[in-house]
Amino acid sequence: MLPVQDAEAIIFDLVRPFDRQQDTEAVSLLDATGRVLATPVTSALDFPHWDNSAMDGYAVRYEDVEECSDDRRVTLSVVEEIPAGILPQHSLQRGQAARILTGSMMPAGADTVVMQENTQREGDRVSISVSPKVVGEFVRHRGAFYQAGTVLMEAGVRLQAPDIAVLAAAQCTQVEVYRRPRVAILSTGSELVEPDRPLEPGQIVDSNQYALASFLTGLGVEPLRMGIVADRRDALAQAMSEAIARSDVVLSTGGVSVGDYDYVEDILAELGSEIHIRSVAVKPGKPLTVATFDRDGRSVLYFGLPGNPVSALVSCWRFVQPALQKMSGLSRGWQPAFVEATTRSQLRAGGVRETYLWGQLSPSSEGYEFDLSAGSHSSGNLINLAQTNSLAIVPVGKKSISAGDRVRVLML
Ligand SMILES: Nc1nc2c(c(=O)[nH]1)N[C@H]1C(S)=C(S)[C@@H](COP(=O)(O)OP(=O)(O)OC[C@H]3O[C@@H](n4cnc5c(N)ncnc54)[C@H](O)[C@@H]3O)O[C@H]1N2
Ligand code: MOO
Ligand SMILES: [Mg+2]
Repeated sequence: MLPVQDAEAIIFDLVRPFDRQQDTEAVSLLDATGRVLATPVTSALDFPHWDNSAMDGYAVRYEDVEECSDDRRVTLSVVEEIPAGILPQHSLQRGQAARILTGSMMPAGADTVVMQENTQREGDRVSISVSPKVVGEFVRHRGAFYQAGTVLMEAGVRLQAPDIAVLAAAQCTQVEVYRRPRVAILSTGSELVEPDRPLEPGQIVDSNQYALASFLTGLGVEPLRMGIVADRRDALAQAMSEAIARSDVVLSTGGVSVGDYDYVEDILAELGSEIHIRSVAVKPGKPLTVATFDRDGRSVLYFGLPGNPVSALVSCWRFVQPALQKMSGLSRGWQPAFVEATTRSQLRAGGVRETYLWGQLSPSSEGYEFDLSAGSHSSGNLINLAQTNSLAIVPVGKKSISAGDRVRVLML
């Protein structure tokens, strides 16, 4: 049994991140949410594009209003009104002001804006009662936020609403993103049936197919669902080689322990894979098989996940998720996210394997607190996994963490 840290290091090292040239596609900006940018974006536009006003008020020459106050008001003549979207027509001379609105272009000759609240309008004149604090007050200067020609957005970032907004402002309506990983999922087990079929004695529903499909969808990956494969060598070999041929990553569940019908590892060897991991000192999830294939210069990563429903999902969260994130081209933030929390429940473990206990993490006055899901923490008990958002970790060598103590938690 490999320690979790060693297994993680091996897996992350096996991942080949997507290639910046070959593994990309152009998508419309509106379809780019959640995708990873593959090419840095540079804009030909400065931000702001031109000097503009940050307030509704009056554009002035600082020298005119430098020394005014409530009892020494300065009166300027208003030579122009500048709504947003209009090019100013006048160049301000001494003693002149222009009515300006938030976002409107600054007129030539003006260098400062006085907010409306510090002015009094009388016909085509305006009197100013408060001096601006500095030259340029309430002016958003051209290029102050971004200079044209420099990198606006680096490659390797996942695009979310703020990024999409920035790219839209830069008139970048198509973006080059990494393609999505092709991930095949298959469930091994002669006892499995689809959820819409009546159950005969001894049969169970293939919940893993749904768990994995949902897990992948949540990561923005559309799974290639290969369905249920019976525990027969020929059928399994056929399904596994088809999955390998069609994907970057294969996730199978079941058939990786020491039982009479646990064929996955044997077949991986027969199909010519290199097996890197056979079992990990983790609970749940001990019989994890990790292998790689080289197919015409293409590398395929195979995860033979344990069949127990909780073991399969915990292995996904702990190992598969960061592997897929790394593969997808993310330059940072692909690693698992751990936080320290105070546990509100006692946490028990065997002390031999690093133990992951499922429950809910929530913000508290001291940071985070963890509540253990009630009921059995057997890897065969799928029921109390519902609403899990985190896994508390009891390290090897420890058999208990008391309520009120600190615990390391994996956020999902
Ligand atoms: N003698 C030993 N037996 C077992 C060991 C061991 O070390 N020595 N390890 C146990 C551990 S830990 C796990 S985890 C399981 C892993 O078993 P497999 O990966 O071989 O999975 P199966 O035998 O095919 O199934 C196990 C269990 O999970 C249910 N299952 C399988 N597939 C699905 C599915 N798609 N949806 C829902 N449930 C599924 C299956 O019916 C079994 O109950 O091995 C232990 N045994
Ligand atoms: O590793 Mo198994 O996942 O303990 O049930
Ligand atoms: Mg088995």
